[in-house]
Amino acid sequence: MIMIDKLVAGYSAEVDILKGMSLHAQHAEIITLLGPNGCGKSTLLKTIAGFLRPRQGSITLQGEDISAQPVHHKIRHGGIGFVPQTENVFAALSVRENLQVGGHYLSSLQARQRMEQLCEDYPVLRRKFNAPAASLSGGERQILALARALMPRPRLLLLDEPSAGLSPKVLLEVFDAICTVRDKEQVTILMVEQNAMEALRISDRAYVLSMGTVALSGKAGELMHDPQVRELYLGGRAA
Ligand SMILES: Nc1ncnc2c1ncn2[C@@H]1O[C@H](COP(=O)(O)OP(=O)(O)OP(=O)(O)O)[C@@H](O)[C@H]1O
Repeated sequence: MIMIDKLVAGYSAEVDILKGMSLHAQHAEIITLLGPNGCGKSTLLKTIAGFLRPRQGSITLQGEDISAQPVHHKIRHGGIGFVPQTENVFAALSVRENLQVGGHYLSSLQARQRMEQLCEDYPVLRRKFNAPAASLSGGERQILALARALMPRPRLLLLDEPSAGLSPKVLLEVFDAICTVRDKEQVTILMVEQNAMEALRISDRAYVLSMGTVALSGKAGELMHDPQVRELYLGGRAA
């Protein structure tokens, strides 16, 4: 579905943050990206989304090389949705208006139908439809951010720490919503997470990144029980 091959990218010409990173994801898989602070997880998502242009390597989505496409092209034509870690909703706009922004490229009929469907799947959106996003709880905001990104029906959804700042209970609700997204939309999800154990529980596979490359990869269930992974990246906690 998506194939990332020996990707090299960075913010300045002198420094590579991604140093030949390779990974892949299949249709409707949930993949978690783990690793220590600063290893390049968010940079990888930003490069896939098109905010950074790879210096070397390639990003192929369903057989098409999308490495050089800019962000707006990837959202409008490329089937990529991106939910950044912060400022992922427009606080001053209502839930309805946030969804309309997400559906900017749709016809007004398509946008109305899509909003109706998403309100069906995520009832909180209907309950708060005319409320400003600023008035939503942290979990509700994350669900709105997900729904906004889903408006144009992406094939690949990039989520940067969807559980950041959420209580353990709300985190589980957001992870439930992510599973619903995968099941209903049949979208592939690449997710950066600090809550490693909880993220692995809903993931099919995971990659552990280190200093701009892939250090380890495998099925989520296996990585969850790998003593080295638990010690290095999961704080040695029991699964
Ligand atoms: N806009 C930027 N300009 C310059 N350097 C940046 C920028 N954003 C990130 N970096 C640098 O790139 C490196 C990787 O950052 P990145 O945010 O990808 O790490 P991360 O693995 O997502 O970390 P964290 O878990 O702390 O969010 C870091 O050294 C960081 O300082």
